[in-house]
Amino acid sequence: MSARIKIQPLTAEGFAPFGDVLDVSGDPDKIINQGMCGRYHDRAVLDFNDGRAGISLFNAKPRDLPLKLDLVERHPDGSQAFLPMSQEPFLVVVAPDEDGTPGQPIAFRTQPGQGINFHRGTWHGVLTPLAAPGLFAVVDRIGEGPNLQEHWFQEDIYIDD
Ligand SMILES: NC(=O)N[C@@H](O)C(=O)O
Ligand code: NI
Repeated sequence: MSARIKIQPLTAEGFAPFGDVLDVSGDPDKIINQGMCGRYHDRAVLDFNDGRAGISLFNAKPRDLPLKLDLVERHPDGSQAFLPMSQEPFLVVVAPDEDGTPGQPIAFRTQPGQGINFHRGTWHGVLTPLAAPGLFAVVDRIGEGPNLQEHWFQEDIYIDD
């Protein structure tokens, strides 16, 4: 059996069950720096359990569509944020949890400049740029233990426009 998942535009509402969308849509929460900067304050739910927050840089190879989705993963002990360091949209795949395994995956494409934060324990596809540079800052848990659960799909699942 194979399935095809159509990519949809990322929206805060659509992503809300899975995490936070980080962008500068709407008015800033405060104007700072002598009026030269809008601060969009405290826009993500970060959780690192017994670990600490870390910032890592990911230099990832862009992927072509259709993309075969081999696995999703989750981090039981921490949230994970993907913050692009370019204006290139990227692919975000999530899935609801169904008694410890992922349900039907959902695929989103970000708008230029948007980042995302997966809430702790959210099933997701790994970082997936769609164009170079695949350069991202990733904020996630640094701590003991693997903080990783993978689910490899038996069926063929393809993601496409
Ligand atoms: N493995 C790693 O650091 N990154 C993954 O968790 C990912 O979601 O890309
Ligand atoms: Ni991850």
